[in-house]
Amino acid sequence: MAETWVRSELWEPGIYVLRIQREHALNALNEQVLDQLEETLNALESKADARVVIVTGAGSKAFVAGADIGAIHGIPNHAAAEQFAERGQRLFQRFQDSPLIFIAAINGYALGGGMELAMALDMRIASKTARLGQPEINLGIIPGFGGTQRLSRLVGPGRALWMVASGEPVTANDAQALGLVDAVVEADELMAECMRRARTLAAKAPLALKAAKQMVAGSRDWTLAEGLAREATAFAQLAVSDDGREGTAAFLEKRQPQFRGQ
Ligand SMILES: C/C=C/C(=O)SCCNC(=O)CCNC(=O)[C@H](O)C(C)(C)COP(=O)(O)OP(=O)(O)OC[C@H]1O[C@@H](n2cnc3c(N)ncnc32)[C@H](O)[C@@H]1OP(=O)(O)O
Repeated sequence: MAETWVRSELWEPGIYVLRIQREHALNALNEQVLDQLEETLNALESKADARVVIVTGAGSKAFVAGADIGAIHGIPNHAAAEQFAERGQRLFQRFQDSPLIFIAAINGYALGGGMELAMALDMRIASKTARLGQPEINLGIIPGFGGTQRLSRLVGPGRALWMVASGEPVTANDAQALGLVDAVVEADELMAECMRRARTLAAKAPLALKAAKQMVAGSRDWTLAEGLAREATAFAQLAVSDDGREGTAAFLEKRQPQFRGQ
Protein backbone atom coordinates (compact mmCIF):
# COMPACT_ATOMS: atom_id res chain seq x y z
CA MET A 1 0.00 0.00 0.00
CA ALA A 2 1.35 3.47 -0.96
CA GLU A 3 2.63 5.59 1.93
CA THR A 4 0.70 8.74 2.82
CA TRP A 5 3.24 11.52 2.33
CA VAL A 6 0.71 14.40 2.26
CA ARG A 7 -2.15 14.88 4.71
CA SER A 8 -4.70 17.69 5.00
CA GLU A 9 -7.08 18.27 7.87
CA LEU A 10 -9.78 20.77 8.78
CA TRP A 11 -8.54 22.90 11.68
CA GLU A 12 -11.34 25.44 11.98
CA PRO A 13 -14.24 26.43 9.72
CA GLY A 14 -12.68 27.50 6.40
CA ILE A 15 -9.11 26.71 7.49
CA TYR A 16 -7.20 23.57 6.55
CA VAL A 17 -3.65 22.46 7.27
CA LEU A 18 -1.72 20.58 4.56
CA ARG A 19 1.29 18.73 5.95
CA ILE A 20 4.06 17.12 3.89
CA GLN A 21 5.18 14.20 6.01
CA ARG A 22 8.09 12.39 4.37
CA GLU A 23 10.14 13.28 7.43
CA HIS A 24 12.92 10.66 7.04
CA ALA A 25 13.93 12.45 3.81
CA LEU A 26 13.30 15.95 5.21
CA ASN A 27 10.01 16.04 3.28
CA ALA A 28 11.82 15.87 -0.09
CA LEU A 29 9.52 15.90 -3.10
CA ASN A 30 9.55 12.69 -5.15
CA GLU A 31 6.91 11.72 -7.74
CA GLN A 32 4.66 10.19 -5.09
CA VAL A 33 4.74 13.34 -2.98
CA LEU A 34 4.02 15.51 -6.04
CA ASP A 35 1.10 13.23 -6.98
CA GLN A 36 -0.31 13.41 -3.45
CA LEU A 37 0.14 17.19 -3.32
CA GLU A 38 -1.95 17.45 -6.49
CA GLU A 39 -4.61 15.06 -5.20
CA THR A 40 -4.81 17.01 -1.94
CA LEU A 41 -5.05 20.34 -3.79
CA ASN A 42 -7.88 18.93 -5.93
CA ALA A 43 -9.71 17.73 -2.81
CA LEU A 44 -9.30 21.06 -0.99
CA GLU A 45 -10.51 23.05 -4.01
CA SER A 46 -13.64 20.86 -4.12
CA LYS A 47 -14.58 21.75 -0.52
CA ALA A 48 -17.14 24.59 -0.56
CA ASP A 49 -16.08 25.68 2.95
CA ALA A 50 -12.32 25.91 2.26
CA ARG A 51 -10.87 29.43 2.29
CA VAL A 52 -7.28 29.31 3.65
CA VAL A 53 -4.73 26.46 3.71
CA ILE A 54 -1.63 26.48 5.89
CA VAL A 55 1.12 24.40 4.25
CA THR A 56 3.92 23.03 6.43
CA GLY A 57 6.42 20.19 6.78
CA ALA A 58 6.39 17.39 9.30
CA GLY A 59 9.05 17.51 11.99
CA SER A 60 11.10 20.43 13.21
CA LYS A 61 14.02 20.22 10.82
CA ALA A 62 12.58 20.84 7.35
CA PHE A 63 9.68 22.44 5.58
CA VAL A 64 10.83 20.71 2.38
CA ALA A 65 14.53 20.06 1.73
CA GLY A 66 14.07 19.99 -2.02
CA ALA A 67 13.01 17.76 -4.85
CA ASP A 68 14.23 14.24 -4.19
CA ILE A 69 17.87 14.09 -5.30
CA GLY A 70 17.69 10.35 -5.78
CA ALA A 71 14.75 10.82 -8.14
CA ILE A 72 16.69 13.44 -10.11
CA HIS A 73 19.77 11.24 -10.27
CA GLY A 74 17.63 8.46 -11.69
CA ILE A 75 16.12 10.52 -14.51
CA PRO A 76 17.08 8.60 -17.69
CA ASN A 77 17.15 11.26 -20.39
CA HIS A 78 16.54 14.89 -21.40
CA ALA A 79 12.86 14.36 -22.22
CA ALA A 80 12.17 12.77 -18.84
CA ALA A 81 14.08 15.55 -17.07
CA GLU A 82 12.04 18.20 -18.85
CA GLN A 83 8.83 16.34 -17.95
CA PHE A 84 9.95 16.22 -14.30
CA ALA A 85 10.55 19.98 -14.23
CA GLU A 86 7.33 20.77 -16.09
CA ARG A 87 5.35 18.57 -13.72
CA GLY A 88 6.59 20.50 -10.71
CA GLN A 89 6.09 23.82 -12.48
CA ARG A 90 2.47 22.95 -13.42
CA LEU A 91 1.63 21.86 -9.88
CA PHE A 92 3.16 24.92 -8.25
CA GLN A 93 1.38 27.22 -10.74
CA ARG A 94 -1.90 25.58 -9.68
CA PHE A 95 -1.27 26.72 -6.09
CA GLN A 96 -0.64 30.24 -7.37
CA ASP A 97 -3.76 30.22 -9.57
CA SER A 98 -6.03 28.56 -6.98
CA PRO A 99 -8.95 30.53 -5.46
CA LEU A 100 -7.74 29.26 -2.05
CA ILE A 101 -5.19 31.28 -0.09
CA PHE A 102 -2.06 29.35 0.91
CA ILE A 103 0.14 30.36 3.83
CA ALA A 104 3.55 28.63 3.99
CA ALA A 105 4.47 27.84 7.59
CA ILE A 106 8.22 27.43 7.03
CA ASN A 107 9.22 25.27 9.97
CA GLY A 108 12.82 24.53 8.90
CA TYR A 109 14.85 24.04 5.74
CA ALA A 110 13.08 25.32 2.62
CA LEU A 111 15.63 24.42 -0.04
CA GLY A 112 15.43 23.90 -3.79
CA GLY A 113 11.98 22.61 -4.64
CA GLY A 114 10.95 23.41 -1.06
CA MET A 115 11.68 27.10 -1.53
CA GLU A 116 10.10 26.91 -4.97
CA LEU A 117 6.92 25.55 -3.39
CA ALA A 118 6.96 28.25 -0.69
CA MET A 119 7.38 30.96 -3.35
CA ALA A 120 4.39 29.64 -5.33
CA LEU A 121 2.23 30.03 -2.20
CA ASP A 122 0.62 33.33 -1.25
CA MET A 123 2.54 34.31 1.84
CA ARG A 124 5.42 32.93 3.82
CA ILE A 125 5.82 32.89 7.59
CA ALA A 126 9.13 31.47 8.79
CA SER A 127 10.35 30.19 12.09
CA LYS A 128 13.59 31.80 13.27
CA THR A 129 15.36 28.48 12.76
CA ALA A 130 14.36 28.23 9.09
CA ARG A 131 16.92 28.41 6.30
CA LEU A 132 15.89 29.14 2.73
CA GLY A 133 17.89 28.73 -0.46
CA GLN A 134 18.34 27.34 -3.93
CA PRO A 135 21.39 25.08 -3.49
CA GLU A 136 20.86 23.23 -6.77
CA ILE A 137 24.03 24.69 -8.30
CA ASN A 138 26.03 22.62 -5.79
CA LEU A 139 24.52 19.55 -7.50
CA GLY A 140 25.51 20.85 -10.95
CA ILE A 141 21.93 21.81 -11.80
CA ILE A 142 19.64 24.83 -11.29
CA PRO A 143 16.10 25.17 -9.89
CA GLY A 144 13.52 23.52 -12.15
CA PHE A 145 10.17 24.09 -10.40
CA GLY A 146 9.99 27.83 -11.10
CA GLY A 147 12.60 29.05 -8.62
CA THR A 148 14.64 31.20 -11.01
CA GLN A 149 11.47 32.96 -12.18
CA ARG A 150 9.59 33.50 -8.91
CA LEU A 151 12.70 34.42 -6.88
CA SER A 152 13.60 37.14 -9.34
CA ARG A 153 10.08 38.58 -9.07
CA LEU A 154 10.15 38.47 -5.27
CA VAL A 155 13.64 39.82 -4.48
CA GLY A 156 14.89 41.32 -7.76
CA PRO A 157 17.16 39.77 -10.37
CA GLY A 158 20.42 40.77 -8.71
CA ARG A 159 19.69 39.12 -5.36
CA ALA A 160 17.98 36.21 -7.13
CA LEU A 161 21.05 35.51 -9.25
CA TRP A 162 23.25 35.63 -6.15
CA MET A 163 21.05 33.09 -4.34
CA VAL A 164 20.77 30.77 -7.36
CA ALA A 165 24.40 31.05 -8.49
CA SER A 166 25.99 30.93 -5.00
CA GLY A 167 23.60 28.26 -3.75
CA GLU A 168 24.01 29.78 -0.30
CA PRO A 169 20.96 29.58 1.98
CA VAL A 170 19.82 32.61 3.95
CA THR A 171 18.53 32.84 7.49
CA ALA A 172 14.85 33.56 8.09
CA ASN A 173 15.67 37.12 9.17
CA ASP A 174 17.76 37.73 6.03
CA ALA A 175 14.93 36.23 3.96
CA GLN A 176 12.52 38.70 5.53
CA ALA A 177 14.87 41.61 4.75
CA LEU A 178 14.93 40.40 1.14
CA GLY A 179 11.13 40.24 0.96
CA LEU A 180 11.27 36.48 0.53
CA VAL A 181 9.29 35.86 3.73
CA ASP A 182 6.60 38.07 5.24
CA ALA A 183 7.22 37.45 8.94
CA VAL A 184 9.65 35.62 11.22
CA VAL A 185 8.51 34.17 14.55
CA GLU A 186 9.84 31.85 17.25
CA ALA A 187 9.52 28.21 16.19
CA ASP A 188 6.88 27.53 18.84
CA GLU A 189 4.84 30.53 17.62
CA LEU A 190 4.80 29.57 13.93
CA MET A 191 1.45 27.79 13.69
CA ALA A 192 -0.23 30.29 16.03
CA GLU A 193 0.87 33.19 13.80
CA CYS A 194 -0.29 31.37 10.66
CA MET A 195 -3.63 30.54 12.31
CA ARG A 196 -4.06 34.19 13.37
CA ARG A 197 -3.67 35.28 9.76
CA ALA A 198 -5.83 32.44 8.46
CA ARG A 199 -8.68 33.32 10.86
CA THR A 200 -8.61 36.97 9.76
CA LEU A 201 -8.80 36.02 6.07
CA ALA A 202 -11.36 33.22 6.48
CA ALA A 203 -13.77 35.69 8.14
CA LYS A 204 -13.89 37.96 5.08
CA ALA A 205 -16.58 38.03 2.38
CA PRO A 206 -15.91 34.83 0.41
CA LEU A 207 -16.23 36.22 -3.11
CA ALA A 208 -14.08 39.27 -2.32
CA LEU A 209 -11.46 37.08 -0.64
CA LYS A 210 -11.30 34.82 -3.72
CA ALA A 211 -10.99 37.86 -6.01
CA ALA A 212 -8.30 39.43 -3.81
CA LYS A 213 -6.21 36.26 -4.05
CA GLN A 214 -6.60 35.80 -7.76
CA MET A 215 -5.91 39.46 -8.63
CA VAL A 216 -2.80 39.79 -6.44
CA ALA A 217 -1.43 36.34 -7.32
CA GLY A 218 -2.09 37.01 -11.01
CA SER A 219 -0.32 40.39 -10.82
CA ARG A 220 2.94 38.45 -10.47
CA ASP A 221 2.64 37.41 -14.14
CA TRP A 222 0.35 39.93 -15.87
CA THR A 223 1.33 43.17 -17.55
CA LEU A 224 -0.02 46.23 -15.71
CA ALA A 225 -2.58 46.87 -18.47
CA GLU A 226 -3.81 43.27 -18.32
CA GLY A 227 -4.01 43.36 -14.53
CA LEU A 228 -5.90 46.66 -14.47
CA ALA A 229 -8.46 45.32 -16.94
CA ARG A 230 -8.98 42.17 -14.87
CA GLU A 231 -9.18 44.21 -11.64
CA ALA A 232 -11.88 46.48 -13.08
CA THR A 233 -13.93 43.46 -14.11
CA ALA A 234 -13.53 41.80 -10.72
CA PHE A 235 -14.41 45.03 -8.89
CA ALA A 236 -17.55 45.43 -11.03
CA GLN A 237 -18.67 41.85 -10.38
CA LEU A 238 -18.30 42.35 -6.62
CA ALA A 239 -19.81 45.85 -6.50
CA VAL A 240 -23.12 44.58 -7.91
CA SER A 241 -23.04 41.24 -6.07
CA ASP A 242 -25.33 40.59 -3.13
CA ASP A 243 -22.33 40.75 -0.78
CA GLY A 244 -21.11 44.00 -2.32
CA ARG A 245 -24.55 45.54 -1.89
CA GLU A 246 -24.80 44.15 1.66
CA GLY A 247 -21.33 45.34 2.70
CA THR A 248 -21.83 48.90 1.48
CA ALA A 249 -25.39 49.05 2.88
CA ALA A 250 -24.18 47.80 6.28
CA PHE A 251 -21.58 50.61 6.43
CA LEU A 252 -24.17 53.26 5.54
CA GLU A 253 -26.62 51.80 8.09
CA LYS A 254 -23.85 51.56 10.71
CA ARG A 255 -24.29 47.82 11.31
CA GLN A 256 -22.20 44.65 10.80
CA PRO A 257 -22.56 43.07 7.33
CA GLN A 258 -23.91 39.57 6.90
CA PHE A 259 -22.03 38.14 3.92
CA ARG A 260 -23.48 35.04 2.24
CA GLY A 261 -20.92 34.37 -0.48
CA GLN A 262 -23.18 35.52 -3.30
C1 LIG B 1 13.55 20.98 -9.34
C2 LIG B 1 14.06 21.01 -7.92
C3 LIG B 1 15.37 20.54 -7.65
C4 LIG B 1 15.82 20.40 -6.25
O1 LIG B 1 15.16 20.78 -5.28
S1 LIG B 1 17.36 19.67 -6.07
C5 LIG B 1 17.56 19.49 -4.29
C6 LIG B 1 17.83 20.78 -3.59
N1 LIG B 1 18.01 20.55 -2.17
C7 LIG B 1 19.22 20.30 -1.65
O2 LIG B 1 20.22 20.28 -2.32
C8 LIG B 1 19.29 20.05 -0.15
C9 LIG B 1 19.78 18.63 0.10
N2 LIG B 1 19.84 18.34 1.54
C10 LIG B 1 20.85 18.83 2.32
O3 LIG B 1 21.69 19.60 1.91
C11 LIG B 1 20.87 18.38 3.76
O4 LIG B 1 20.02 17.24 3.86
C12 LIG B 1 20.36 19.45 4.73
C13 LIG B 1 21.37 20.61 4.78
C14 LIG B 1 18.99 19.93 4.33
C15 LIG B 1 20.27 18.82 6.12
O5 LIG B 1 21.53 18.20 6.43
P1 LIG B 1 21.64 17.19 7.66
O6 LIG B 1 21.07 17.83 8.86
O7 LIG B 1 23.05 16.70 7.68
O8 LIG B 1 20.66 15.99 7.29
P2 LIG B 1 20.93 14.84 6.17
O9 LIG B 1 21.53 13.66 6.84
O10 LIG B 1 21.64 15.41 5.01
O11 LIG B 1 19.42 14.51 5.70
C16 LIG B 1 18.60 13.64 6.46
C17 LIG B 1 18.07 12.62 5.45
O12 LIG B 1 17.26 13.32 4.48
C18 LIG B 1 17.76 13.03 3.17
N3 LIG B 1 17.56 14.18 2.30
C19 LIG B 1 17.77 15.46 2.61
N4 LIG B 1 17.51 16.24 1.55
C20 LIG B 1 17.11 15.44 0.55
C21 LIG B 1 16.70 15.63 -0.82
N5 LIG B 1 16.57 16.84 -1.35
N6 LIG B 1 16.40 14.55 -1.57
C22 LIG B 1 16.47 13.30 -1.06
N7 LIG B 1 16.83 13.04 0.23
C23 LIG B 1 17.15 14.12 1.01
C24 LIG B 1 19.24 12.71 3.38
O13 LIG B 1 19.68 11.93 2.29
C25 LIG B 1 19.18 11.92 4.68
O14 LIG B 1 18.70 10.63 4.38
P3 LIG B 1 19.46 9.34 5.06
O15 LIG B 1 19.25 9.52 6.54
O16 LIG B 1 18.74 8.16 4.48
O17 LIG B 1 20.92 9.44 4.67
